[in-house]
Amino acid sequence: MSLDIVQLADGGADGPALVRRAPFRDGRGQFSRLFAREELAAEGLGFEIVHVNHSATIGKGTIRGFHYQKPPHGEIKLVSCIRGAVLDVAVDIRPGSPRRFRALSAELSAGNATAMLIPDGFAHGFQALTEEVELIYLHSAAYVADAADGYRFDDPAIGFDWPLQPANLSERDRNWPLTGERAR
Ligand SMILES: Cc1cn([C@H]2C[C@H](O)[C@@H](COP(=O)(O)OP(=O)(O)O[C@H]3O[C@H](C)C(=O)[C@H](O)[C@H]3O)O2)c(=O)[nH]c1=O
Repeated sequence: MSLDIVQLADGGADGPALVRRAPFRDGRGQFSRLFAREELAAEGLGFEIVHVNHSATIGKGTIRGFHYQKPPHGEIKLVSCIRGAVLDVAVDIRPGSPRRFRALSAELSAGNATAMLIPDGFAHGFQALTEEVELIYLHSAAYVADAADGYRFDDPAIGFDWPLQPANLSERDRNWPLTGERAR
């Protein structure tokens, strides 16, 4: 059982990657590996898991994000969808990056057994494509509430075109300052 790891095109060698699981299926159902540090390390993407989170979202069209933790609490995230389907999005927010504010996206679903690895320096968000979705997050750093920050889902500098009408955003996610309102 191994993971198929592919960098997202146009994301650069240090950009997001898709991690496809190879579920073992038999008459009882299926078994799949969510994480293999040595296999990710072989691709230069290995990390130590510090926190594991689970989020359950109701409402097709719901958007969570874009979130990241400010330095020095930046983190790598491996996001897996275990129920329903989401459009998962990683936004390059690295100062000086030639791809700054470029958003890369991929559909993650329980059916396609695909996770997205979001490197430090990228903000993360997703939109629910089904009425109910559940995600598992593997984080390389601990959650630090004071370091939590975000970009607005409709920030013109990012200009991401969500596939569904944005819905059900938290008060915080509706009110992140726009890029133009921030100190560079
Ligand atoms: C991430 C996190 C959150 N929390 C608390 C903070 C809030 O009181 C509550 C919900 O947090 P938040 O509103 O940030 O949850 P989401 O909007 O689903 O954000 C998550 O989804 C987006 C798309 C992400 O990429 C983030 O990693 C993650 O924060 O859990 C914790 O106690 N520990 C944690 O590690």
